[in-house]
Amino acid sequence: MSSSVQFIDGSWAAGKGKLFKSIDPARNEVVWSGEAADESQVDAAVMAARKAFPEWSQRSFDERLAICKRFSELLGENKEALARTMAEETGKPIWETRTEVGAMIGKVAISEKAYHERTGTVENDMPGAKAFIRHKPHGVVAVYGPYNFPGHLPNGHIVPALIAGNTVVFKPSELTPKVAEFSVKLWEKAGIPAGVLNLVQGEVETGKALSVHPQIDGLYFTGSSNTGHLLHKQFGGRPDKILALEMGGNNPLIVTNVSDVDAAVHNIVQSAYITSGQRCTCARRLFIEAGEKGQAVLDRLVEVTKNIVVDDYEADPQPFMGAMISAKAAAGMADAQSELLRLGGKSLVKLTHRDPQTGFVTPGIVDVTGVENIPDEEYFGPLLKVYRFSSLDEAIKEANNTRYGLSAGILCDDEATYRYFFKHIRAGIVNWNKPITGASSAAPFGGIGASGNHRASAYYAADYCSYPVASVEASSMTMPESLAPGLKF
Ligand SMILES: NC(=O)C1=CN([C@@H]2O[C@H](COP(=O)(O)OP(=O)(O)OC[C@H]3O[C@@H](n4cnc5c(N)ncnc54)[C@H](O)[C@@H]3O)[C@@H](O)[C@H]2O)C=CC1
Ligand SMILES: O=C(O)CCC(=O)N[C@@H](CCC(=O)O)C(=O)O
Repeated sequence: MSSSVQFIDGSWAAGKGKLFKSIDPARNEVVWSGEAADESQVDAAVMAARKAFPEWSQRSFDERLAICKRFSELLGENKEALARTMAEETGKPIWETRTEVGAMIGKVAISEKAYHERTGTVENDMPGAKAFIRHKPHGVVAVYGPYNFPGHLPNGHIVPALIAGNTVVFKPSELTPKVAEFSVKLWEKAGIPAGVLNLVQGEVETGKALSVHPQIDGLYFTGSSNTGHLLHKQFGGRPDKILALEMGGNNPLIVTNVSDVDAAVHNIVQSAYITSGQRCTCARRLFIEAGEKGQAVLDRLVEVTKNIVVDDYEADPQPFMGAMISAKAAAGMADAQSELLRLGGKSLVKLTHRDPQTGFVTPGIVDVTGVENIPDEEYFGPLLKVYRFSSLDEAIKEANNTRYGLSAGILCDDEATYRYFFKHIRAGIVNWNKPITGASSAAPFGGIGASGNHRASAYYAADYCSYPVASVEASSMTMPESLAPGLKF
């Protein structure tokens, strides 16, 4: 029997498209299956959102916020069950998925603050009138989520969009439909009115049907750079629609002149291997100074990396890394490593795909110093490339030698070195002596180059969820003291 996995106009319905499944990548078990939304259902979802928009956008801010707050409370009440669902669908350890639910809970209060600060009402006096800046929602927006944070990242678009008065059609990653269904059921419980939030599940065909729908006013996307670029082309010549793209990175981390080697190595590990390297902010390129000091950091990194525990999401004690999202993604990382070695890289720690049926890989390090033609690609997993450098300028030049520009960092004792780095590095997130992952929801989150389209998310998501309206208002009209030339009254 088909299960009801699409949420359209306040009702659950079975998909009319092709069957797809979600597989637990740690245990190779099917954890969810359902039929995709076909074109007619995507259309029904968009039209339901269109129909719901006038009433939802006319509600007071407080009424909309109350539903979001109730959703946040329900997340708290269902924290363990949701964290477990995230773990089984993504392979991430439970300790980590608990933090993801925590970030979802925190999103509502942050979005409330951001709404007022970024898009609140401003009133200025002017002679005989008042000038106002206010904001209005765009209308119907499509939200696309990635698999690595199946709850938190779509939530980072959905909550600010709803708070601002938009209605939403949510297309989650086809690799994490169960988390999406769980989250939307909590919204339903929180009292979201019919049509205000719709869920269309499915693979690429469903995504395409939604992105080309003429009745969407905007699209908020978090996912791969390839898909983001396709969408950008598709939206070319459509200035009437708002497109926010959060994409990947090939992020650099520089290490120079550090006295606390263990602290530096800890920062590197947190930057490169958290979430099994499946964060868009993960360090992909590590620049370490040539010579003894750099060698000490590298030796310790190799030692610590070899001891990183990779295990099942429920293992006790908990591992640092769980399985990657799929056996296919894990095999892709092993292929990426082979390619780097073929080009001339030297393996310092071998990334190993332990079992072709699961997503478990151990973290790897390849020294690519002096190797030509390293692809400027985001390898979305726990594989770190090392470059040895002899001057900071050389390291910064190579760090900037990427089409991406999401996150970047430097580990160094000296503040002047950091200031110099900050001035010359090109990225949307630039950190000093801290991991380059774990970006705050209370700050803008986005990159330049191929990492985004200048529509930062997180705290600045409010900006793309509404448009500004400038008004000059006077309660009565008077004739001016002097008339413009050529006017006779
Ligand atoms: N900058 C950021 O904020 C973040 C970026 N990412 C990036 O996301 C990627 C991993 O996520 P994935 O799920 O693999 O991304 P993806 O691009 O494969 O998929 C994202 C969504 O787009 C849909 N989609 C795919 N092709 C489409 C098309 N032609 N038309 C319309 N929709 C389409 C998918 O079904 C899915 O819902 C990584 O590259 C990572 O760097 C992940 C998290 C955060
Ligand atoms: O969106 C937010 O609220 C903050 C940004 C965030 O959570 N970033 C995470 C996830 C990055 C990714 O999506 O892969 C991070 O920087 O670790």
